Amino acid sequence: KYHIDHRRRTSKPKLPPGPPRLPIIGNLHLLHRPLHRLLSQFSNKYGPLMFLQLGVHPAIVISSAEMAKKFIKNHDQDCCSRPSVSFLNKLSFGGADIAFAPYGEQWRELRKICSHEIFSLKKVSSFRTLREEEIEHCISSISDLAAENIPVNLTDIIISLGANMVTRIALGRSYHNNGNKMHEILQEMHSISRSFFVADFFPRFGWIDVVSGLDARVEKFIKKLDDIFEEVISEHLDPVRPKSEGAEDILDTMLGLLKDPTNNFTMNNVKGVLMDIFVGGTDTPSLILEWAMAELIRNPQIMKKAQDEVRSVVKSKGKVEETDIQHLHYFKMILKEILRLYPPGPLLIPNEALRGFKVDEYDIQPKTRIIINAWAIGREATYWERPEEFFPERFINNSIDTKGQDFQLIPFGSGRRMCPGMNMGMTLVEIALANLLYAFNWDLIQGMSKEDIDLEEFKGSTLKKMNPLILMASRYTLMQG
Ligand code: HEM
Repeated sequence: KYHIDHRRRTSKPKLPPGPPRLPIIGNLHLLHRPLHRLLSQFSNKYGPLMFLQLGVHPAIVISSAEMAKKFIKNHDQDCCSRPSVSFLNKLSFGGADIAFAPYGEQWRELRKICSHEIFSLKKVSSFRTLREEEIEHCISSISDLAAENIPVNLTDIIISLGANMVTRIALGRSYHNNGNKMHEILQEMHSISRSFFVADFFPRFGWIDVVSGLDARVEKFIKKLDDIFEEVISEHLDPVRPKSEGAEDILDTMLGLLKDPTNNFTMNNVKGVLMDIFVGGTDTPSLILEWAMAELIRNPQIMKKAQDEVRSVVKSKGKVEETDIQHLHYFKMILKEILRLYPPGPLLIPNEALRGFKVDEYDIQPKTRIIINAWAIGREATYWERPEEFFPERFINNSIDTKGQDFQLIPFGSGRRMCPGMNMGMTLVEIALANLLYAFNWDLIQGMSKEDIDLEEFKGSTLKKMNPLILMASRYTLMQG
């Protein structure tokens, strides 16, 4: 034992290559948004396993499928924790959630219960009627605009769909009835998470966050979030409240878990998981839908092929139903292609190494932050021919899937921390997109050409289109077809 300790103290770890570092700040000065693009450029120079020093924290960036596989297949257990980040600690009600909690017995138990009770296929299908209602609402708003020949702000419609849906499945009521409170909360959350917290990189200088007012802003935000959660929880606990018709909402399910003495579910878990569902589930489906419609309008022959497929399967039924989706093979390739080019979380949620280990000849030290660039991996020329091109046909006779087994396509991550909401999110995306394609013919606003539909990205941590997508819709009837 003495011998090992001695070696640890004296031998210098071999770090992966990375850009030159400055004293104290390391590489922080090099970073700017969008980070996934910047880190991808760096990794072209320094390789698919790259070292960065972020203030006091060592970090590595993984930018190839092969390297992601080495980590996740061989070392998932060594690096499946999450780093402690001051804002996220508060947002997760002290690590009582799934997404930001450190790895350990508590997290394992919570994830297991939630996978069974909240994210299961049974639960996802229990929300089918809610999805149908929300999509019908969308289709009828678009139909009204189409009838008047008014341009459709698809971005707005898609964002409301995502927000309504998540509020209804989580809380049993719709977004609009909730006075847009949750929308404001999420906007503020995104804005705070773009701030630079000195304490996270230089713990000794944490007082700067106090002086700058950032800490107070966070406290105010957390109080507001907690007040909303307290309000909806007490409404749900009210014995005279009529239960939601049909599917039991997620909050009711979690309050039920609180009563079960065989698990250690706490009220903070209820709030933490609610927060995860709002943060993880509100924007992600909308982002995918928006990019999909943007690419389809830029590629009319692909749009036509997809519409022909949907319409030939659904025929004159009037709307696409969830059971129809399994027959839409080309349509599914389109969605894979969108997830390859536009993973909503281009850098997966960072992990943290629980212990030291070796990959190739490099030492990964305990507490190293592990950043996987899913966006760069989806565009890696080794695996993807003409990677920048939107070409769904690449998935013909190709079994690559997004389920975390094929490391060249990991928009939902992989391994122990992989997204548990994949089915919940993609069921909505599929049924919404299929109905948009079935119900309308889509066109550019008069005077615009398809090149005017830009693919510019908003400089945030999620992959969001910078400019709204505004199109003309005309109602499709079978007579036309
Ligand atoms: C459909 C679009 C979605 C995408 C692309 C997506 C993507 C992701 C990604 C990349 C991660 C990190 C995985 C990793 O660290 O390896 C993640 C984690 C997570 N997602 Fe999703 N997500 C989606 C939808 C949802 C929905 C609808 C929910 C909830 C209803 C959700 C809840 C979560 C949670 C709780 C985690 C944390 C898992 C953990 O740390 O163990 N996601 N998601």
